[in-house]
Amino acid sequence: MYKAMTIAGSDSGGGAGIQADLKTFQERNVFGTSAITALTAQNTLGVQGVYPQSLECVEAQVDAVLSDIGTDAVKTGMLFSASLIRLVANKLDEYQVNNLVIDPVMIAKGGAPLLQEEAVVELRETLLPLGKVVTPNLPEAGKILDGRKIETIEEMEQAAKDIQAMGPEAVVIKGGHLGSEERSVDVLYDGERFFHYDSERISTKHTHGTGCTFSACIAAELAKGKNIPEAVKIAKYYITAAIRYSLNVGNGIGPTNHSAYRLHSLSVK
Ligand SMILES: Nc1ncnc2c1ncn2[C@@H]1O[C@H](COP(=O)(O)OP(=O)(O)O)[C@@H](O)[C@H]1O
Ligand SMILES: Cc1ncc(COP(=O)(O)OP(=O)(O)O)c(N)n1
Repeated sequence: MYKAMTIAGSDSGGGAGIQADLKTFQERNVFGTSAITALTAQNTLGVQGVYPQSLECVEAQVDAVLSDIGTDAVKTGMLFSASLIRLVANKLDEYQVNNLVIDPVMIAKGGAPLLQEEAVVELRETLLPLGKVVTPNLPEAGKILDGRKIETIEEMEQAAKDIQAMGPEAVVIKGGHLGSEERSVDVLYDGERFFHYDSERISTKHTHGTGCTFSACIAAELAKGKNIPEAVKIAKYYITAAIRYSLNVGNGIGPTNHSAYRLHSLSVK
């Protein structure tokens, strides 16, 4: 059984964070483990509270998992502070994790900050160079690039290239926040080539946890031995199905449907 670990925040509402990651790992047939960096009191209406865990607590979780079970890939999500980022980077280095997917989570859809402003420098300088794949959305890529505006596919390509130059092997800029009414395009740069992953833009408000689910799927596929362009291709199909059949639970922005790909017998074309 291949294994994947998520180091991220808990979403009590079940649509994003650790919960989305573990559901995705299960659906992609890898054994999922976790280390929780912060608890959030969260639902479809937004984030009501953020409770970061101590360095000691996060370190103990990572050590417990990696010293015994091990892993074929790690995905990081909400890391909240510069000190947690430093700790996680040290641990990934200590356990020589190769397949690291970094989702540089900064702000929840409702606007709640999930990363302290001053931690962006630590993210850029300490964590990004360790990544196999980094998956920023447009605002996150803009922040990593010191406030740059990214509004076109050409600007996404340049941003992917500039972030890749900071050290990770590859960068996928996610296009969920792009202005287009019709298509949702993600751009991968692997240091040599650009790949575009294009899907229809699904008209739904229930998109809570899209970024977490997408990056967790990439980690699961890398764990199984897929190369980066293949892993991103599968993740794009998986998230598109999850959004197409997203769930109207709660009174706000509902979660994606992690079982959609399997329940509707979809496959990668
Ligand atoms: N309405 C939509 N229709 C189809 N795909 C979407 C839609 N919204 C987001 N996506 C896809 O979901 C994935 C996550 O993107 P995005 O929503 O930008 O991330 P985040 O949740 O980090 O903001 C990407 O593959 C993106 O193209
Ligand atoms: C605990 C936690 N982690 C990450 C997020 C952000 O998830 P994302 O997939 O970007 O989804 P939205 O918040 O944009 O819906 C989160 N909300 N909570």
